[in-house]
Formats: sequence, structure tokens, C-alpha cells
Amino acid sequence: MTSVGRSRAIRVVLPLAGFVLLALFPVFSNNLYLQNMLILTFLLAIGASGWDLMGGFAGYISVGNSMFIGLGAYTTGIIAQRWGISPFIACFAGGLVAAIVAALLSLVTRRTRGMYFVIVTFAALMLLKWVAQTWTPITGGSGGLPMPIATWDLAYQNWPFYYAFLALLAVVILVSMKVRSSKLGLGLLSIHDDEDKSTGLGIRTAVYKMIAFVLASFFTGIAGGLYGFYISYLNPSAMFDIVMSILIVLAALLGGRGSVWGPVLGAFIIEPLAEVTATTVGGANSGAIRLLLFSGVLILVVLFLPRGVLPTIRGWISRTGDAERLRIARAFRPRDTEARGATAPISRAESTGAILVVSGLARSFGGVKAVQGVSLAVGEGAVTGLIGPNGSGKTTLFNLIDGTVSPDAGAVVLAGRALRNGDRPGRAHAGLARTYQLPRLFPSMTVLENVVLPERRFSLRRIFAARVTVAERSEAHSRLEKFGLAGYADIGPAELSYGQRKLVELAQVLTLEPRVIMLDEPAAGISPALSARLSEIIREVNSKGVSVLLVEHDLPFIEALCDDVYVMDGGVVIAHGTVQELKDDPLVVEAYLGRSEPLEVRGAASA
Ligand SMILES: Nc1ncnc2c1ncn2[C@@H]1O[C@H](COP(=O)(O)OP(=O)(O)OP(=O)(O)O)[C@@H](O)[C@H]1O
Repeated sequence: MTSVGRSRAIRVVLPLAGFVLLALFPVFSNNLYLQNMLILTFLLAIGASGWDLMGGFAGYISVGNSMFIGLGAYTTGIIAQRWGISPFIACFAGGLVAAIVAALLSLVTRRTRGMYFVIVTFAALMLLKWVAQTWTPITGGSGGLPMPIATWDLAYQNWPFYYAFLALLAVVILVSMKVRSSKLGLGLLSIHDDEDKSTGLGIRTAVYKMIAFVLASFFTGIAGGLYGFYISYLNPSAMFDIVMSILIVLAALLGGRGSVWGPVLGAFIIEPLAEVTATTVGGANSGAIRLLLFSGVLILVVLFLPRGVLPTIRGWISRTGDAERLRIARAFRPRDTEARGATAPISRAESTGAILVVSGLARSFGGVKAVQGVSLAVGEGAVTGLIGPNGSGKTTLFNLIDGTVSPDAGAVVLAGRALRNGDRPGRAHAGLARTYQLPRLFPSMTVLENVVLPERRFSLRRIFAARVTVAERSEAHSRLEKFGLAGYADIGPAELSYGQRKLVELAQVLTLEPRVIMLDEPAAGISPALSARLSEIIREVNSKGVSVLLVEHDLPFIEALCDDVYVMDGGVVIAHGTVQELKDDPLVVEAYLGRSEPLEVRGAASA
């Protein structure tokens, strides 16, 4: 058996064996203490696995996920008490209510990032606890809410609870696996790495985050309903418990966030510790002491084991594999990266009409007028240049065109359609793509996954499709091969040179099948050989009908590709024409070089 086959077998056999052992445990042992500990471990593992969908995959840290346990428990309790429905059935309504609250929170937080999400989830937990305490007619207030008493034969002990939790944990693990192996998981990873860039690649990040949060809360809510039934009496402090929220985060972080098994492993480590402290820390301040204790452990884990147990171990194992893959990739470095001679620029005459029209775009940052009423047009099938000295507003103009920054005034029209502000993925779907001055690839993915990630159009069905389909893999492979990067498909972008990363970013945006690509200084900081190769690639992409707006300081590079060039200075367009026309324009020469000598456009950089 190969090493890949062996590791795959281990990944299947180990969890199955663990599951069978856990399933058989109550049959062979009637130790109620251990059964109770395992039930609480399952609850924590379900909570931590759910938390990980947002916290681990997408990087959105919630410190209020125990609210879903509380919501599930109270919904189940109220339904069971009022309508006599079994809590084993009512708990699904608990999951639904938790999911609805998560959807509402997602809507509220859809424009917030980082710390704001932490604060909102904490505030929601406190608010719901207050509601449970004060809405006495429904929740029983601080006095609590009794759950129905379990009616099965005592000989079965806690079996129904035990197996219900174990089955739910198995479902949550399967869901987590499905998320990981689907486009949803890939999209969440892209949010984790660089959400801003992700939206520019057409990913509807707000929808991805909402689905992850709703999935997590649904299962945590069901678990909450079962838990409420198990402990038979609900009170607001125990159900909306901040210590439980901390334990959930701790289990996911300790085991390893962003992985299927990490949060489960973490729960099996943390729950026994929580049990020990629950029995040893007593007195009036026991809650506060446990909160301090676990918060302290959380800080230690973040400081000293930031990736968690499982990913750290996996990292040790795969380091040798990665080094080998990189060695093979380098051995197959393509021969055709030598510089090629300059070819004729792509003439304005070859293009017809304008595909991209920018009119009157303006944007200030405080007192800095970065872009002031800029208008320009990119002809259909043209490669249009945009040059200007540092700080003249080129990147800001790109940000305004692709929707990263909203304009104070002006409009962008693509293929005759005015683009809506505030809908960046929509601009990508309409056919607008861009690369960055400093390439921004997603470090948590392989090169191939980076190329496959962009979303041409949004559909819920696509979100649950395979992370990389067979067709996508072969399409990405052939593009990487054309770019001379075939051997690098399965390694991380961190292993690539700066220039190679620029090429991968270009390969990535081509997945959008764009009508216009905006390239921000593609040749900056790369070798002359790679620069020549890039020039060839741009030419080839353009020959397939893709229009290009090219920002570049390297004038020979610009001259080789385009004869239609805009010049910006101080946030405005000061000239427009062919490179030959511009190089004699005193205004351009003055702005660009700060002195009145003709611009040197041929020779130096292509030498
Ligand atoms: N987010 C921001 N906040 C404040 N000022 C900004 C911001 N973005 C850009 N600016 C300012 O706007 C002006 C134009 O910057 P911009 O980066 O667009 O120029 P550029 O032509 O792309 O320069 P370079 O060639 O060096 O990349 C500069 O004065 C810059 O400091």
C-alpha cells in the first residue's frame, strides 16, 4: 500500500474504530459517571465543530455560541411543556430557532469584521440570557423551567441521551467533512485569508458566512434541546453560560481549528478538565474562578499552540512531503521563461467601441483628493495603459473601478451596464477582474485551489459542489501549464517566487472568464525573463478577446503592449495618446520625471 493509501486508510479506520468503541461503551460499562462525562464531551464536540465552521474556516470568532445551546434548550422545553411533544422531537424546533437567530445575526453583522463579530456575539449571548431571565411567563424567569421527566425504564440508564448525542455528533462530523470538501469550505477559507480579495473574485462572502453560521447554530441548537432534556431543569445562567462559550472556543483552538477532527479532539481533552474543575472549584465564586481559569488556558493555547494539536502534528508529518513536491516542481521548471523580443503594440485600430467606460470618478481621503473626476475608456479588445508618477491615484482608480472603494462621485459602465456600488462580487460576475500590485494569493490553499476558487456566477447548488471538480482541475492544470507553473499546482503559494505569484494571480482571475482585466503593475519587481513571458501571456489573453487596463511604471513594457495610454498626475488625467505622442508631451514629461527631458521608452527594461 502506498503512503497516501495508508494515510487514507488510517483516516477512515481510526474514526470508525473510535465510533464503534464509543457506541459499545454503555453496553459494556454501566459507569454512570463516565457516561455523563462522555455525553458532555459529545455536547462540547458538537458545539466546537459548529463553532469551527465560522471561527476556524472563516476566521470569524464568536464568543457567544452557547446562546444556541440556550435557545435550543428553551425552545425544546417550552414546546415539550406546552404541547406535550417529546423533547427528542421538539429539539429540532430548537435547532430551527437557533438557526433563525444566527441568520438574523449574520444579517446584522454582514458588513462587520474582526472584533465587531466577537462583540456582537457576546452581546447577543448576554441579551438572550436577560430575555430568559425576565420573560417569566414563557421561560419561567430566574426560577427556571422544568423539562418533562424521562419515562423509559431505569435499566436503560442514560442510553437514549447517550446515543442521541453520539448520533448527532456523527452527523455534525459528516456535515463538517462535507463543508471541508465543498466550495463552501474553500470559500470560507478564502474569507479567512483575505475576505476583501475574495469578494473581488466573485465570492458572495456574506452568503457563505451566513450558511456556515446557520449550519453551526442549527446543530448546536438541537444539542441544546437534548442537553436541556438531559439535565431536566433549565435556568438562564446555566443555559446561556459564557463559560460554555469559552470551552467551545478552547476545544476548537486546542484541537486545531479549520479541521474536521481538531474540535472533536479538543472536546475530548477539555471536557474531562472541565469536569475536574466543576467538582474541585466550589463556593460562591466558582463560576468566576472557572471563567478566569479557562480564559487563561485559552490565552496560553493562542500563544503557545496557535495552530492547535492536530494541525501541528499534521504539519510535522507533511513537511517532508511538501519539500519533496517542491523539489519535483523545481526540477520540472519550464524552459520557455527566456526573454522574448518585443512585438508590436496592440493598436487602438484593432479595437472597436468601449467595453469599460469610467466617467467623472472622484474620491477623497480626508483632505487628500486621490482621484478627482477621472474619465477614461478601454476599447473592446484593447490593451489600454495607465501611467503616472507615484501617488498620482492609479491604484485608487482601480479600487474605484472594481468597487473596493466607493466613489464620492462618478460612474463605471461595463459593456453598456452601469455597475452598482457596494456589490463587488456582482462586478466580478459582470466580467471585471483585477490583479494587485503585490500579489494577494490565499496562503491556506494550494496553487491549484487558488486558481479554481473564483466564482463566475453565484448559485446555492455550486456552493455545495466538490471543492475542485474534475473539469476545474484539468482546466486549471492546463492554464498553469501554459504559464509554466504546472509542477507547482499542489504546493502552497508561499513556496513560489514573487514573479510566479504574480503569474498565478493572473491565472486565477482568468477563471472568472473576465471581459476586462485590470493589471496593477504586473511587471514590477520581476525578472526581465518573467516580464517578457508576462507580456506574451497578456498578449495571448488579449487575443482571446479580453480587454486590459494596464498600470505600469515600466514604459517599454507599456509601449510593447499598448498604444492607447492615459497619464495621471495629482488625481487627474493630464494626457491621453500613444506612447510616442506622450513622450514628447512636456506636461507628461514634467509630471513623470520632474524634469523636461523626453521619456526613455525603448531599450532599458527589455535588455
Ligand atoms: N486609504 C487611503 N487613505 C488615505 N489616503 C490614501 C488612501 N489610499 C490612497 N491614498 C492617497 O491617495 C493618493 C493616491 O494614491 P494611489 O495609491 O492611488 O497612487 P498610485 O498612483 O497608485 O501610486 P503608486 O504608483 O505608488 O502605487 C496618495 O496620496 C495616497 O497617499
